[in-house]
Amino acid sequence: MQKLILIAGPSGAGKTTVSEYLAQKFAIPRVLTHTTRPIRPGEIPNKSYHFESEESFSQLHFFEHVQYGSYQYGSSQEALTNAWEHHDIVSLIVDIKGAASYLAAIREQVFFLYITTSSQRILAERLLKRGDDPNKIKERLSGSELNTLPDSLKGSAHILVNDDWNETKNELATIVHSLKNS
Ligand SMILES: Nc1ncnc2c1ncn2[C@@H]1O[C@H](COP(=O)(O)OP(=O)(O)OP(=O)(O)O)[C@@H](O)[C@H]1O
Ligand SMILES: Nc1nc2c(ncn2[C@@H]2O[C@H](COP(=O)(O)O)[C@@H](O)[C@H]2O)c(=O)[nH]1
Repeated sequence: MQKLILIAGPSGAGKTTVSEYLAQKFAIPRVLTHTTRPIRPGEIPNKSYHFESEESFSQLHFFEHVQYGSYQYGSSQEALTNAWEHHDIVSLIVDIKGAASYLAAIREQVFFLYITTSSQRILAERLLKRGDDPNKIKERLSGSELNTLPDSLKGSAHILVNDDWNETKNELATIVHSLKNS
């Protein structure tokens, strides 16, 4: 059965880092989503996201979409189906609302990987080091933007505490091995 590793978690927890590692080490590509937010230093159009204008975003058909501040994000069923034509296991980064939508629709195909750290201080330090604007960091690490795992999704999630990258790599190897053999 084709599988989707659905990755969610707070900003700075390492979702992008993990998805890039899955692609590079295990040939598990990430299904790209669309956003209207500005490109960050180091990001590459059509590799990090499909970057859209408000107008181009409004013309797309999404399986689910959300708004963060004044920016939109959305993912399509079509992109997932296309990715599954070439790879049995793929990954997708979404927020908690997006994760709930995918779990409701295709739960049996989803491995829900909730990535976090042992403290918010670690998140803030990583985002500062990444060069994020300190005011934006405050927004990202508060309220619904923090992407806390709600009780209703705790039973569906594999929680990965990404404090130590070597431990994370070992845990990912175990997860991928079990997905390939299930
Ligand atoms: N285990 C780790 N130890 C130290 N630094 C890490 C670790 N994992 C990721 N990082 C670093 O933390 C920063 C944030 O990681 P990343 O961009 O992957 O987070 P994210 O969850 O995708 O964040 P966002 O949702 O804001 O895009 C990056 O600079 C990354 O290199
Ligand atoms: N529900 C969805 N959430 C998405 C999608 N693409 C990204 N995201 C999530 O948005 C926030 C902010 O992302 P950032 O790149 O600006 O830091 C983060 O939680 C992502 O996981 C999507 O298509 N649908």
